[in-house]
Amino acid sequence: MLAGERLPKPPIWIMRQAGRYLPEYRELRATTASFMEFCYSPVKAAEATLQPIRRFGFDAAILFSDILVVPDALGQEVTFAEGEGPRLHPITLDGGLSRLADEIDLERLSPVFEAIERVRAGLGPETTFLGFCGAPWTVASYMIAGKGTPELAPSRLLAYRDPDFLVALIDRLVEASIRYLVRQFQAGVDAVQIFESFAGALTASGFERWSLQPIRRIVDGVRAQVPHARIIVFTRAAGAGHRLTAERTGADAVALDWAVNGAWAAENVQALKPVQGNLDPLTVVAGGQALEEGVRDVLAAFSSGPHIFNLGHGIVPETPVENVGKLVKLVRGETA
Ligand SMILES: Cc1c2[nH]c(c1CCC(=O)O)Cc1[nH]c(c(CCC(=O)O)c1C)Cc1[nH]c(c(CCC(=O)O)c1C)Cc1[nH]c(c(C)c1CCC(=O)O)C2
Repeated sequence: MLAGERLPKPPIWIMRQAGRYLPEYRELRATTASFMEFCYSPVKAAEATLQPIRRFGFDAAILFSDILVVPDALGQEVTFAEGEGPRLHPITLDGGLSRLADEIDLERLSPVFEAIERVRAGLGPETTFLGFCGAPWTVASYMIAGKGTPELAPSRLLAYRDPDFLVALIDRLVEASIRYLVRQFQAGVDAVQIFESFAGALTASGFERWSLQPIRRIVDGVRAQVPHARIIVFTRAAGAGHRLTAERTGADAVALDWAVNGAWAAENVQALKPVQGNLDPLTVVAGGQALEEGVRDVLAAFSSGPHIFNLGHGIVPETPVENVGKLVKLVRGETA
């Protein structure tokens, strides 16, 4: 599929498919107090990766981990406050970049690679195995603000006030991401997705400089070592920028958020690269007619070219599990 052919039924997987909407995940998660510790537990991370495959038979498994293991392995410790999301000591304080290691500590991430090996061993050949990392702008935004912020004011301001600092931080993240993704391929993933969750916060020129160019460098850097590496790029909320993602990043496929107009995307993105997406995750919470219509519209919009079915962003924890089963059946044309 990532080679660009159209399949009779689109393959389907779901962003955040391993997560809190699944009772078996919540049960497993409850055995470890800290989220980062859970990410660094190979047996548990591998099990969380496989749970949604067993239950729904998705066409792809995505490694259970988090984009913030990269700052953690660069020496900026990451913790998760219960119900509040990630917390980091902002990188702009106390010594700035000198607090970061020059190179990512892949040794610290060895539990992640062990989880990959375990998943690989437990996954049938019919299921594609995806690794991932965050794109530099998104990861840098957490490193700068120290937490999630509504409009990314801290990193956007830094880009204006001290662009040299941001250049240096993004350079560090480009190199770290290349090494991290190459190691994921060596451990056994078939393809990777780069998550630029905060593409939508950038101006047009900011998008070029802080998102498209660093992603391009990662794609080229990974392919220099893994020539056939398949890479999906998700520049969330990029609007018309999705076309640039297809043109400029070197991605094999472009993931679309739910706000993208399907007809526009078919003509401007899918004509260039296979697309992935873009059902509104809340249709799966609502179920019923909203889900049926949503699936029908997404299938119709992308019926004339290569398409991987997915949501337009991660599945939300409140999603009824049975609606996910219905979604899979609807996409596969089985009676729900
Ligand atoms: C921005 C971002 C993060 N992490 C990620 C992104 C990019 C994708 C996106 O935009 O959603 C990526 C991610 N995070 C997680 C995965 C696992 C694989 C999958 O199933 O997709 C992936 C691919 C697990 C997770 N990562 C997190 C959870 C929930 C915590 C838990 O289960 O205890 C999971 C399952 C925690 C996390 N991790 C992050 C935040 C902001 C949070 C807190 C949000 C919340 O609590 O709902 C950072």
